[in-house]
Amino acid sequence: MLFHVRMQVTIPDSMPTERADLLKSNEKALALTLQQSGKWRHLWRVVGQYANVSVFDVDSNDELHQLLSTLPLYPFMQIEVTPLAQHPSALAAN
Ligand SMILES: O=C(O)CC1=CCC(=O)O1
Repeated sequence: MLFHVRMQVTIPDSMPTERADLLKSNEKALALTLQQSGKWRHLWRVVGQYANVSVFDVDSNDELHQLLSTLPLYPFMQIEVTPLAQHPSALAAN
């Protein structure tokens, strides 16, 4: 199952830099692992925003929720999820 996911990150100004840097570095490590596993298919920066758009390939809504909610930056993200289906005019099945 494919899902388009938009994550908007808001780290409070009050958070110490070292804590923010650790969260970002842990987030990156997990994101790399999930990309290597094939579950996090695409990861794009939204130009001009501290936000990304991603495509996840997971087995269920529950798996996506579990995965997103364990991201280190999860408490500081606003997440919008859109389930995807094949488009009949798409050149190739994804
Ligand atoms: O910077 C972001 O958009 C949040 C994020 C998701 C994966 C990652 O490494 O950073």
